[in-house]
Amino acid sequence: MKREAQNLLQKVDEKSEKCTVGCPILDRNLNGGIPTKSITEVVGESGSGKTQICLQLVLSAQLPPSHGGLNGSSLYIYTEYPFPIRRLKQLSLSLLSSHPNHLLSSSDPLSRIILRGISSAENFVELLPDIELCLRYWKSRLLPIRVIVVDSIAALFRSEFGNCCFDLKRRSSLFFKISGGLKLLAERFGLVVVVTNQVVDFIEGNESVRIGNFSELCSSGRRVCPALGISWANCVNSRIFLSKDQTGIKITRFSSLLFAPHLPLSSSQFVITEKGLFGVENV
Ligand SMILES: Nc1ncnc2c1ncn2[C@@H]1O[C@H](COP(=O)(O)OP(=O)(O)OP(=O)(O)O)[C@@H](O)[C@H]1O
Repeated sequence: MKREAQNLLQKVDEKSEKCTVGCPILDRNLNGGIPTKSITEVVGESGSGKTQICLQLVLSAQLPPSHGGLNGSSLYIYTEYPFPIRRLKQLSLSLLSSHPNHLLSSSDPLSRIILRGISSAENFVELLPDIELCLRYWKSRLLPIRVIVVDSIAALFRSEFGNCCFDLKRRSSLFFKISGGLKLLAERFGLVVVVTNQVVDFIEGNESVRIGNFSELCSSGRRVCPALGISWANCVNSRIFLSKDQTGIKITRFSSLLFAPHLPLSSSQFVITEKGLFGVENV
């Protein structure tokens, strides 16, 4: 019975459209890439590579489906300033050189990425109707928007919410408005939606925050857990954890799929270079 259910999920997954993250090894952990019509969270400590993976995704989305892309433009919502525009330009040059014949010729990949900064969770909720209009009417060189990135969701909830009952309720209500709005758009427009999240130190005895198959999460020698707690965890469909460990100047990085409705847990080592973020085989 369990096997039949698993087979069914696998069949549903095989049919769903995916977008490459620009690396075959990381795509393999995701069974082909990040799925459309759902919310995928990328969580990790500062400097773990969350923004790099998002930048690479919005560039790879412009590739044709034959090369793992969605032939799509993207909307990149950033909440921490300044936006890393120089790094995006550097990665776009790398994409142009690795796929000279697979992108729309004579046009800049950056022209197919809409950047929008926001400063509060309320601001984001107010923006949702405008995002829907943008998805309906914005076309750049005939590429519709197929990816929305929110980098980072945690930054919107960092300071102004306390631990009193009123604030916790307001926070959960905003989580559901944001994730509900994004899920609706993801379904309606066949979008990949990726949100980034930060980690906080794990507090002993706080076992209820554990979600997913890993018994514990570690990064830079610390035991950590995703920020925003269990109510936010229930708002996302899949969660990818990025971790790092530094010995001298050597940084070892891992990407782990913590949970997804259709996939088993998996892990890969990766590196970040000038050219982008790439998985490393058999280390
Ligand atoms: N051109 C480059 N060459 C090599 N490594 C780079 C380059 N640009 C960025 N990196 C690496 O990527 C890391 C930053 O990754 P990223 O900005 O994705 O972190 P993040 O997880 O989004 O952090 P934060 O939560 O602080 O935003 C840097 O610490 C650096 O190690």
